[in-house]
Amino acid sequence: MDNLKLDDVKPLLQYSALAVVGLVLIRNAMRDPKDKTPIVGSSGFSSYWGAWKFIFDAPNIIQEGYNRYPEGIFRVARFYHWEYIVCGPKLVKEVGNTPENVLSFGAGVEELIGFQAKQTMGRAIADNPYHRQTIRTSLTRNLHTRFPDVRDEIICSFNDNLRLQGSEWISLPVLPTTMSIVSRVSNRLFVGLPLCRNEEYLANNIRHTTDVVRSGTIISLFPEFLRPQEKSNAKALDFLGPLLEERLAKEREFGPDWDGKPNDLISWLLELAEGNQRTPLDLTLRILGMNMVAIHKSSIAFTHAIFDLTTHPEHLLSMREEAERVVKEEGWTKAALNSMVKIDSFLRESQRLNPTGPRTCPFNLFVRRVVSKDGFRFSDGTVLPQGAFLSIAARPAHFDPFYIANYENPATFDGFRFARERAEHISHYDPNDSQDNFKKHMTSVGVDHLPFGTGKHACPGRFFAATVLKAMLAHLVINYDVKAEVEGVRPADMNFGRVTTPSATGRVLFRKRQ
Ligand code: HEM
Repeated sequence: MDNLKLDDVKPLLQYSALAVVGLVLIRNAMRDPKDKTPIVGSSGFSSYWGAWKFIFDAPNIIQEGYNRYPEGIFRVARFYHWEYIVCGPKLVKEVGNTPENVLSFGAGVEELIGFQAKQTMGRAIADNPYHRQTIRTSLTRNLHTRFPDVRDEIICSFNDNLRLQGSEWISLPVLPTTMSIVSRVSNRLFVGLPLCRNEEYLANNIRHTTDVVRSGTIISLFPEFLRPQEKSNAKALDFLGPLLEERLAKEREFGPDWDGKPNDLISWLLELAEGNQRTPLDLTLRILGMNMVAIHKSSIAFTHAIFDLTTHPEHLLSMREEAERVVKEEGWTKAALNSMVKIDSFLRESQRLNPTGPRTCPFNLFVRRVVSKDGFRFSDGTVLPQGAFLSIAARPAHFDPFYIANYENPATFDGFRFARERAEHISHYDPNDSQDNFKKHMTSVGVDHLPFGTGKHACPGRFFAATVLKAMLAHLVINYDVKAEVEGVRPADMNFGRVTTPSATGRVLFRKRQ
């Protein structure tokens, strides 16, 4: 019995001893007297305290640094390294435009949030993420053709999730409801009917995503050698395996262009997959990966939009009027969404004030790791050594009246500010100038608007996300009334380290439109 107890605690003692040695070594390595980059928060030994504070107060710490160095670089202590925060349009552009072999997006994401791609998805998939190409190519190209399915799934999933009767108001938690709808709509394009409506399959995708986000955040508190291994989610194979077997068999029997081949993610993947990639397991992990990048942030963005709508309800009737008019004139098409300028503006403004990307997104943070052996030199002379982590102060930039010179009252939610700017632009539009395009659509990226990142890694899924979110918002305002549980009160965001999400339990009231 005594022996058993000793055996029980042995691994814990070994881990603790290793942790202490690791922390001492890492701390020593962190003391680099040559590094003159200013520190915000605590330094020296008390930087442990700074790293701890960062977990609960990152937005304020970054804002403080931004106020002091609005066009420079500062660093904050994390438990095992410094993180360099880049501010100002000039330097942000340099980060966005620098190639992967110098400032690596992949290495930054993998390490900083503890998302060990090789453990979660398998090394083969992390090394050759060809499935991501399908976002830029097939998925985006097929948005027009597949729009009727997007629309159909939006109608059905709103009905099934809201379950409204008569004129009754019901209170629903927004984030889980939104996640369920976005997940169904995305999977209608990924795997089609009936699997996209299978609740267990969808719940498994969502669970996988939230587990990875949660564990990624917690895992990053441990030094690398103590991090628990993420297990691949084998359950997804139970759902997808038979469907994938069937599709592979059809290709073997009738060739790649068989009659009746569905126009979905599975076909788009099979167009690119080679050798071992043409197995149910490999394909399943890629579909799971697509679910992770597609669902989480779109759901967060829509949740913020609903909270903004219920906090600023004066926007509802104008958007309803616009959506009804456009649908009457053009029908429910992808092209008709282009005419919904108020809805586009509202979503862009909601993202401006609640950027889910750069400081908050689970896998697609605007983070980089310096991988070139010579380090990276910014134009202001700051040199970051190989191995350094950096990210962008996006949220402060979105609020800065000097950075974004033409924002009036940048801290105020003004849902139609971009619709007004678009009308202004049209009134001065020069049809002979090919450069004279309006650059503030929901999907437009730039150093002044960072929710989808900017530069080489700007989000390739943003056209899909915008199509789904605009169609969902138009459907919501046409068919439902919505209001805050307590008038004027927006459920508070949650902060944990670099992850900020809208309240997971925040509710609003819905009823059928009266
Ligand atoms: C509102 C929803 C979304 C937001 C706010 C968002 C935001 C972002 C951001 C900030 C980045 C990183 C940019 C950088 O570091 O420079 C990113 C990258 C990425 N996003 Fe999104 N995203 C959204 C939806 C989607 C969807 C629906 C998909 C897939 C269908 C997707 C796929 C990706 C991929 C694959 C990358 C990595 C790009 C690369 O490796 O170069 N995203 N996203």
